[in-house]
Amino acid sequence: MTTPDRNQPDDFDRTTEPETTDAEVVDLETARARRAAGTPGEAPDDEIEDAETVDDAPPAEGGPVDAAEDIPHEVLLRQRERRPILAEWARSWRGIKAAAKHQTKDAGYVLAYHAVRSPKYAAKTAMWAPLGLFRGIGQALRWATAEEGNWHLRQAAAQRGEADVWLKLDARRQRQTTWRWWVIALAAALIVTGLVALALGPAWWRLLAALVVVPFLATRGRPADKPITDRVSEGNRYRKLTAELVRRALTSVQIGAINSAVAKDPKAITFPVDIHRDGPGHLAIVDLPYGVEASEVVARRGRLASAMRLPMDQVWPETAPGHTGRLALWVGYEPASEMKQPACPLLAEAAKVDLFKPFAFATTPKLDQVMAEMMYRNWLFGGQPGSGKTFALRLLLLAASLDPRAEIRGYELKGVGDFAVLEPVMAEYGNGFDDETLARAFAFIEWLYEEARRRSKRIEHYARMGKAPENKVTPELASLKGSGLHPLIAWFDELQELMTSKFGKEAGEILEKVIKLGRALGIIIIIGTQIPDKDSLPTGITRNVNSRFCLSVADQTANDMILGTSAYKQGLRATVFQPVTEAGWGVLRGLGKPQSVRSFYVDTTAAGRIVARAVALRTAAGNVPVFPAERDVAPQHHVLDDLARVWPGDEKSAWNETLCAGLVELRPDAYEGWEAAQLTAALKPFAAVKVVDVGRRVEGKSVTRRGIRHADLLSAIAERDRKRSGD
Ligand SMILES: Nc1ncnc2c1ncn2[C@@H]1O[C@H](COP(=O)(O)OP(=O)(O)OP(=O)(O)O)[C@@H](O)[C@H]1O
Repeated sequence: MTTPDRNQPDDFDRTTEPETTDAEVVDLETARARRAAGTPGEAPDDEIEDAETVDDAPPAEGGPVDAAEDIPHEVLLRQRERRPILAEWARSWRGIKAAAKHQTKDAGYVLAYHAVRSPKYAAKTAMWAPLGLFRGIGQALRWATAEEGNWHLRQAAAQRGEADVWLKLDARRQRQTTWRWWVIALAAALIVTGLVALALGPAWWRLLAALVVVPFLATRGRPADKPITDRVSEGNRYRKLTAELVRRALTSVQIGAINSAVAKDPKAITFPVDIHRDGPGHLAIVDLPYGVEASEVVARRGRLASAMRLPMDQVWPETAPGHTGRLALWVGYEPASEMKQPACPLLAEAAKVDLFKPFAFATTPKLDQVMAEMMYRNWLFGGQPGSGKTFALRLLLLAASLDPRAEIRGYELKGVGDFAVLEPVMAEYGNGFDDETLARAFAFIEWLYEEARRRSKRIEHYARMGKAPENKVTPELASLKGSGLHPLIAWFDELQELMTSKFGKEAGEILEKVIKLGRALGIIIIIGTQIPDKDSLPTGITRNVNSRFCLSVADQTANDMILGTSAYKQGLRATVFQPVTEAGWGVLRGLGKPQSVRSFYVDTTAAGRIVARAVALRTAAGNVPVFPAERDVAPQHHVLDDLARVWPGDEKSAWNETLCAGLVELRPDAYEGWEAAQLTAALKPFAAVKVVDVGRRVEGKSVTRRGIRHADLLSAIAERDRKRSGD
């Protein structure tokens, strides 16, 4: 053997190379004694192991890796889940009511079902009852003769020629038959007495007896495969959740890891808590096989429903707290689409909202109320057309309208007027996707930024006075008249219209700043969008929103854009909802545990009623927003609006002269005889509009005249609107 040169560096791991040592003489007795003593820390001497020394006793099982005592007592106490004294369904009014309602509904249904078929049942009963009577008499007589069983035994004894056995059997039969005939006689006597009593008694006795006896006889007389009553259900509308059903469903969702784990160990799916009633349905908490995440099952809601033979909106898998492999599978008594959502609490006559406190916003599949909050929050609503995002967003505004302190301003950039019903309580409202509305929406965002700056100064002032201990708006400051720190709700529906317009980039940047700054200052930004890609909704905005409601979306990208990165992977999947049929359903994130909820449905008529109450509350508080005059009195007009109306096409600036011609054409009675100078004078009060020199090429020559810029005009309109609304 050549010895490697130790001075040469190399990668060879010398520790594994067996060293050549001189042979050592081992005293076997000593070595065995040493091993038996099991000196701790001493490695077994492998080299000296031979057939004699190998211990072939079965290996002893190791003790528990983590002795339970290693875990602190208080942690153990916290982990010990005590079973509730009362069943889940009996622990809340909601549960009791749901159980009672379910049972009553079922009973009512069964009753009605059979009532309709009662003539058929009566005919069947009349047919089978006489047969039952004869069959009954025959059975009684056969019983009295005590031949059943005995006859065959006697025959067998006769065939074997065992006369004494035959005689014994017959003697036994005779003994039995004697007392049985007595019983029959007694029963016959009782029946005759009964019949006489019935014949002599009042008619209702006979009726009652017939009602009891005839159906009884009919059941004795009917063939085994022909029941008198029809089956009420086919049994696949509601399946009581059983461990077997859950196991079968989970092994049918095509998750390889579940199937292979169950193939190896049928108990790989376990239930840490018994399956129990929970609201109008049953809840199974399931521990999936090792390594399978509950979110993988949540994503296969459709397959799960198919495996259970139930409509999809009856099956609600969710990730459960504890660990990632724990699934909470709730199966309703009926599909959510057939469960009547309770009326929105905001519709109640006395409903009032304090924006500093939670208010009812949605319901879970179990019809539990889910509360939402607005202060110190920004909201993002996303979903494809028909998912119900406009309605959900409007619901927040309706809630805000019931807090008279709240100032509501916003833009609906779709232009259909879904929010027009809120106009009486809004200080600013724009509707449309034309350039003018987009420009106003942009100017509004700029104003919001300024407002945030103003508010931060005010907060600083109040903080110095000790009135803003956390340097943010408090309920007291919000209520303090003149503090300028009341809740300001700024909303934008279909924001993608603005973000993809020429104002988009700048608007996105400013809005991001407002979102970051505004939370503590009482500025609440609410955004609704249909296309949540990064051009339509800058990531800077999505990142800074803390409350999200993702309604039906088409794909994972849209889902994660609204609910946040990895939401889809974590099992928060709004892709499972169908637009239109499941309108209003979505995943709510940011308010406690993320969950699937359905926003309360308030149609436009009902919304009108809420707004009327909001107006009354605001009138009492002296806080009704002041509206631009033209909204109150239709025929009134304003020179700024008229200028916007007659503005020549896409021109960035226009001569006064041209504009005057347009004005005269629009309203001859009001503008007849106007010249450039008159327009300049009329525009004086509006600081934002500056009359400047505007150059034009006319017939090849450059001509300069007095005129105004379009951008200035739009800013002046926005500024005026805000002033009018009493800001
Ligand atoms: N919570 C709800 N419960 C039941 N139905 C609802 C709910 N919300 C909305 N809907 C129904 O869904 C329809 C569509 O709602 P909505 O207009 O809010 O959708 P959208 O997502 O804004 O669609 P689009 O982008 O086309 O406007 C509504 O007309 C309404 O009938």
